[in-house]
Amino acid sequence: MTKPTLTLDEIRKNVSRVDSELLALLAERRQLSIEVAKSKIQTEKPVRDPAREKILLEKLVTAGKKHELDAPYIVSIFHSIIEDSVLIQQAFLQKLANPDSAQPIARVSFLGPKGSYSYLAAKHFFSRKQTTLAELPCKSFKEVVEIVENGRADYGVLPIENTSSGSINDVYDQLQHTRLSIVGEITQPIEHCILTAVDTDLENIDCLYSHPQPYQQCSEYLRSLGDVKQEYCSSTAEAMQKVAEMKSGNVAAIGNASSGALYGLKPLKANIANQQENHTRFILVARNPVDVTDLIPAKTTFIMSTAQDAGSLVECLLVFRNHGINMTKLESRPVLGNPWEEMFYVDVEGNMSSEEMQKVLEELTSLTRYIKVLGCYPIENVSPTEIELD
Ligand SMILES: O=C(O)C(=O)C[C@]1(C(=O)O)C=C[C@@H](O)C=C1
Repeated sequence: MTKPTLTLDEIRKNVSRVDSELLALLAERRQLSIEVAKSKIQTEKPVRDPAREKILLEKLVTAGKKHELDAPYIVSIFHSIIEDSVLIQQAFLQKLANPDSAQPIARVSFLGPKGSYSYLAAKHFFSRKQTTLAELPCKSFKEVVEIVENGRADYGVLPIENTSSGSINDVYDQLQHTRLSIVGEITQPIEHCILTAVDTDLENIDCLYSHPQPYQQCSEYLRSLGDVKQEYCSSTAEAMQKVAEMKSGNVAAIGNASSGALYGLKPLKANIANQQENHTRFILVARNPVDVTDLIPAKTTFIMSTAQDAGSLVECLLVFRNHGINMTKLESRPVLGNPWEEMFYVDVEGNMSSEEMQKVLEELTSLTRYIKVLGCYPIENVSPTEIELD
């Protein structure tokens, strides 16, 4: 057997040295991304340049081979690095475009308590924005909205749709009646686990605590557990808090493992969602709308109600098609107090300040009974540029 020339401690010191060199290089690359963004303001070039990304990835894969680093490894690392570069540039450009909303501290309301998925989404959203969060956990989506409306919070974070359980109706209904604008979105991976306060076995669990959404999203696994009681809580974090207080081997919470750690809970079973790819899209609301620089992709959300005549919704949707605007979401919700009347929520890829979108709004105004722009905000989803690997 070959004996290492260094002790484990010495080898680990070397590993740590290489890691800190990697960190310094990542920080240097981030700084270069900001320089790129500055140059793009001058040249008016869009942040995203897929042709450049393709060349860069192909060169890195070839160079990686010389170091015996395999292509999928290189590609996955550089997809993350490029995603970071794009999001850092977007954050930088948005700060310049909206100097009034660039505060060092942001008071953010979310469905609490601390550790909820909304809390994780808030942290994730502000992570690249050089903003410290003043956390304002709330008891309901209504309260999240209200405290932004009355000025006690600068932003509210609200889950809007999940890849397994679909739209979050309560949030859509809040949006119908608020004067707030949507100023951002973030997609958060949802990784549900069964979490307990003490070491125990799954067979001992006779009562679960969680928010209604995770029960829906994990329904198949939960059915396999048989006769286990399900208690409803206002959030996954409240469920975790309760289970932590009970310190019993017979109860468990469903929620995220890193949030569970905040409450001293340990995962007993991971990956329990019906779909492996379980993501929730969150929106950020604020009292004032934001401007989105045309160097980055933007999304606009409308609400509208149409006349109740045959084909009136189709007429509206044709407006988007005729202007080459891609619709990414269409949702309908009943109008409270007006039975059988529907309010349509439409997300499209497009910047409200563009001439095309202004024409769209004008045409829709003439076709609808009511229309309001809920917000225009940057798309933060950076789809990876794929290259052919041989
Ligand atoms: O070179 C650019 O134009 C950049 O914006 C930098 C960068 C990168 O990080 O390498 C990021 C985004 C672009 O799509 C291409 C490359």
